[in-house]
Amino acid sequence: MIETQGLTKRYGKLEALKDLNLKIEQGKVFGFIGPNGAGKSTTMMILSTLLRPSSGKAYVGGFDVEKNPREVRQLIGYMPDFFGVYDNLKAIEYLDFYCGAYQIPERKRTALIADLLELVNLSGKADSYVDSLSRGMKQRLGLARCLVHDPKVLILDEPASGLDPRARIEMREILKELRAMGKTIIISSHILPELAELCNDIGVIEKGKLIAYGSVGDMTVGVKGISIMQLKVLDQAEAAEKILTDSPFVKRVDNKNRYFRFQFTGSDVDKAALLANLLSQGIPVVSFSEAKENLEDVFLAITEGVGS
Ligand SMILES: Nc1ncnc2c1ncn2[C@@H]1O[C@H](COP(=O)(O)OP(=O)(O)OP(=O)(O)O)[C@@H](O)[C@H]1O
Repeated sequence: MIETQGLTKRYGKLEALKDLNLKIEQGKVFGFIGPNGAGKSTTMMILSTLLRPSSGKAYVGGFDVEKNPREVRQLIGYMPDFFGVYDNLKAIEYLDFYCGAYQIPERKRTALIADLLELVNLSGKADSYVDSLSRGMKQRLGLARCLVHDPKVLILDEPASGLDPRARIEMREILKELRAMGKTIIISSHILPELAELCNDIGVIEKGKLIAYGSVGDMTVGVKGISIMQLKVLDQAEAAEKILTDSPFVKRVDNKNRYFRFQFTGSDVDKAALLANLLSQGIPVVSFSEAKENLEDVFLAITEGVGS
């Protein structure tokens, strides 16, 4: 449904996107992860026909974004990372404005707008002024706005940015509904663990280059032979931390109140040796086990040494 081939974008001397090759099949959710300035918005704007690539190709639904922008726009709903909401418009009027932009016949609009408001949990706010809505509500209204023409593909640039945890969960639940409706979704985020639940595949981009790409499962298994371990001790946390940081196989020790989480690069034999070392030095170990990696671990492991 979405494909890029050698996609490259230069802003003057800066290569914001370098030879990006992506393939996202119909009905799949693709998570685009990367630090600020990595090239996520640039990619999404090219796919949305708002920016021309310097070289390479991008296709949506088989249409070339440069040669057939009209067809592409019919297929996509694009939610930018920042968008304005007009003052002095009620939520319902705001959506009606976008229905007009997409030439939705007037007789269909009332039912459509009611459905969209329900989908994004804003039915009770239909007559509220847009600028009076909370940030989370505005984001959800922004999502409703890009659904007016029932696009098959959603391109969502950090739809959860700036939202509090509750608002993020609400946004995620709505995205799950859209996924269940069979939409193909490309979504960028800094909120890494939340993408794991939502996405089939993820791509990690840094400085314009795709540095990892595949299913969440594949990545967590294969990342540089790293596993994520957790250790809980009864006390002597400081001594335990020293043993961990002295080990050549241990990286990125995170210590929260006698509970450690760390990357481990050694084999099972090395793991057993580390546990034996902890015990032999009298550390009261409550538990020592492999943790289920989350996307954040994967992201940190993959981008190790790549970033600035
Ligand atoms: N119009 C522009 N002119 C010059 N440089 C630009 C322009 N737009 C983006 N850039 C640069 O291109 C690079 C990629 O930017 P982009 O916005 O695609 O990153 P991003 O991954 O979306 O970051 P963020 O998470 O901060 O939105 C950055 O170095 C950025 O400063």
